[in-house]
Amino acid sequence: MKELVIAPSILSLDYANTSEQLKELNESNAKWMHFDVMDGHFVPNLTFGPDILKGFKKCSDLFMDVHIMVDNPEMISEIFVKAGADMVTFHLEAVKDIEACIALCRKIRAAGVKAGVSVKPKTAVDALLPYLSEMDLVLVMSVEPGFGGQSFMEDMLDKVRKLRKEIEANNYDTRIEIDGGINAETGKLAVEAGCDTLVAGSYIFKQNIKEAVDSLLCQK
Ligand SMILES: O=C(CO)[C@@H](O)[C@H](O)COP(=O)(O)O
Repeated sequence: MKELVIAPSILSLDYANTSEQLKELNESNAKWMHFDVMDGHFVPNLTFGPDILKGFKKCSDLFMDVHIMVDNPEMISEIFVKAGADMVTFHLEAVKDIEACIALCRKIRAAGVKAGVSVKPKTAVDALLPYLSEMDLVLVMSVEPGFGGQSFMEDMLDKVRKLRKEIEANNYDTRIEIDGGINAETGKLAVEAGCDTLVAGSYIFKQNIKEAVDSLLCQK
């Protein structure tokens, strides 16, 4: 399994104290920053545009893990590729079919950016299994996407186990990320099930950021 990576979700950052929180984040052992893009249609919330990503990139060297929760991922992925995303993860539910999903992964990769595919809690991962070599990451949502601070859905770990089995059997390079309700306890369960990338929002930004990140990193 790959090295465990923690991706703090800046959806939960305290925007009244942005520079202090960013400084703490940069000094922590987190290697990625999880940047949630929401369009008010695919999910019932609105968040950040490309200029905000450009701003964060000026204040941090963290790997920019951009998760687009939008209806038109073909168009929006291009905008975030241009804005400097290191990874763009879009939703399987937002593309027409698996062929369109693979085509978009190829387009993102051709631009020199890593490509991820995410599934909502009610979507199975089975359709992705034959195509995992086309993806740098699969993101299993362990809450309904849209808001931070929800409770972890433990039954999502079956999807993680299925993905891990397929990745190991074929020696794929694909990461498994989980997002929603992650804390020290649920993070441990997720790593045991086969995740190598943990997104956490409220758990990290509601306490000392470095200590919270370190507590997630000792899950092995
Ligand atoms: O994408 C989302 C929510 O849709 C997440 O990235 C949240 O930001 C995670 O927040 P917590 O559940 O960790 O508070």
